[in-house]
Amino acid sequence: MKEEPVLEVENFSVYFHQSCQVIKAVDDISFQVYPAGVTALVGESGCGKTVTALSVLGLLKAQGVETRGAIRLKGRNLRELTGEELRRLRGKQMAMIFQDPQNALNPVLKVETQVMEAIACHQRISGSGAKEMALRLLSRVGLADPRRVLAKYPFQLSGGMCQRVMIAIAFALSPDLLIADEPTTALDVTVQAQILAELRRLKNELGTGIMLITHDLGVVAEIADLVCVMKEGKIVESGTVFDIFQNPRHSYTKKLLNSVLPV
Ligand SMILES: Nc1ncnc2c1ncn2[C@@H]1O[C@H](COP(=O)(O)OP(=O)(O)OP(=O)(O)O)[C@@H](O)[C@H]1O
Repeated sequence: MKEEPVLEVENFSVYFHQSCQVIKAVDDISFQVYPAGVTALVGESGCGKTVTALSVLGLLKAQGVETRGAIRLKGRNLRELTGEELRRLRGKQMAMIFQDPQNALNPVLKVETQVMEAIACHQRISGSGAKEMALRLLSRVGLADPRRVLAKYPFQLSGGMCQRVMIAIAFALSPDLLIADEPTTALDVTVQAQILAELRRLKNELGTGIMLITHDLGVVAEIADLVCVMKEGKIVESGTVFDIFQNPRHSYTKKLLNSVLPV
């Protein structure tokens, strides 16, 4: 029997109505993310990856925006929920990590305040209990001296350490879905590999499904199971990572692959 998807996006579109034109940012896309699986949305800048991610999170706010189709998280259509219901789901059932971890954290608050706030938002837990949990979360993402990290401001940490803190916050409540938007793009290559290994370990441990947004097919090969290739708002090709790399059918996919694979 086939496993139920954590996330199911079905015939989903986002159109921006402007005074003299309609921008079809996302145009009738469908894909699934499975528990402990990674589905990658790949494509060049402007193809609609971020608009899709923001729509899943219920954070797409713009004038003149029209959306169609369904986004289901564990069977619940997110498009039918109120803003308050969506807010409760974010952090608890779905979380996000971003490209630029140093800027995604609040620069004027110590790591301790930020991790504890994330815990307190969704869990009834006392001060000392929350601190214990914060220390556990930071060690779980491979930060060797969590007490020292908690006492720092983001600018006192490297990009890789900040991304580990973001991952600790994102996985704090074992979400069903993690949206990772270019999670390693801002990091150097050795740190990239460590962060991907950490994501792989955590999603396997906790059963979290990951929707990965990237333009980097190297990252896709490293961690994804399913791949959707996007161009101008549409999914032009999708399949397992093996199919897409071994037997690309669409000319755009071949072009993307040619740009990263040695000839
Ligand atoms: N608020 C908005 N109003 C009008 N058009 C928008 C808005 N937000 C995004 N777009 C357009 O939607 C399209 C998709 O943008 P999106 O940011 O999702 O691309 P992307 O694939 O994430 O690119 P990148 O990799 O550069 O982030 C682009 O043409 C963009 O200009």
